[in-house]
Amino acid sequence: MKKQSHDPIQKEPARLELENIVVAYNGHPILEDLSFEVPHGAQVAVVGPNGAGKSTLFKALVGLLPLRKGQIRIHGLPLGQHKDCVAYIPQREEVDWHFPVIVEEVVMMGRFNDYGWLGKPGEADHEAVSRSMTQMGISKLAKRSISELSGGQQQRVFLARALAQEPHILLMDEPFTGVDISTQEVTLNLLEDLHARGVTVLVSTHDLNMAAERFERILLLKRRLIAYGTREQVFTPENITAAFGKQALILDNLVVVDHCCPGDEHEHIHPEETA
Ligand SMILES: Nc1ncnc2c1ncn2[C@@H]1O[C@H](COP(=O)(O)OP(=O)(O)OP(=O)(O)O)[C@@H](O)[C@H]1O
Repeated sequence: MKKQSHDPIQKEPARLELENIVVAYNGHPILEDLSFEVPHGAQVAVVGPNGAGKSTLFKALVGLLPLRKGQIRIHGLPLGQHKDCVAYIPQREEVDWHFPVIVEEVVMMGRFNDYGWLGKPGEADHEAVSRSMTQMGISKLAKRSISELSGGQQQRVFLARALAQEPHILLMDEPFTGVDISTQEVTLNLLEDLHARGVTVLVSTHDLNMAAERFERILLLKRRLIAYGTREQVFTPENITAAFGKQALILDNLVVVDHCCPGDEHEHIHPEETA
């Protein structure tokens, strides 16, 4: 796998800033006192054990969950003033795939902020939709119902929807889970393309190996921030143990993380890559 350079634009002003945010469900804090900054155009892998709050973080970043405390700023402005520039691809299981809608309609949803409730999609909207479907290789599926598609095709539809939005920040919640290898490759290629275009990207993943190899920054989360930085800074035995506890075993040259969930695969990181 191709390695990306570390922090190519570290010195530029931060575009996404979280300051001491607290997010709660039913009064119980899930994310506590979380602060970090992502510079414009950086790509961050968000990792952590099941229930660490990765999805909760993404939902807070698009305003789907209120902040109990703290602040999120995008382009230096409070969340809400720039909501349309953040695209969010939820986890597969959060989507109702039986909803009666065809592919091009889903992709057009990415343009909603441009034409609004009472408006009608214009030429620019149709062009953006067509371009995004072409880039994701799903043009031939345009009139198909999303319920008829394979998991990989459905994922491409959601990627196309996010592209059609022309976001400044893209949040992808576990895009590598439950899809075929070719869709994983399409997703990785898209990440490179977005990197070249300066789009800031946060991707949650359970694949620590991929996070270490493909992302310039890693954010290790367990309700609180355990570590944030390069893979060398983040994937230390101390941090791995703090995040995964007894689920993390150090065997010879491998760190093995067992998520203890049916279907989850063990992940391996070579400590010599992280020392
Ligand atoms: N709608 C909800 N109501 C109440 N609690 C919730 C809700 N959604 C999530 N939680 C709880 O919040 C915590 C964090 O969940 P979240 O889905 O953000 O974690 P995650 O890191 O994305 O987990 P996973 O890796 O398993 O997807 C979990 O304890 C979860 O049970």
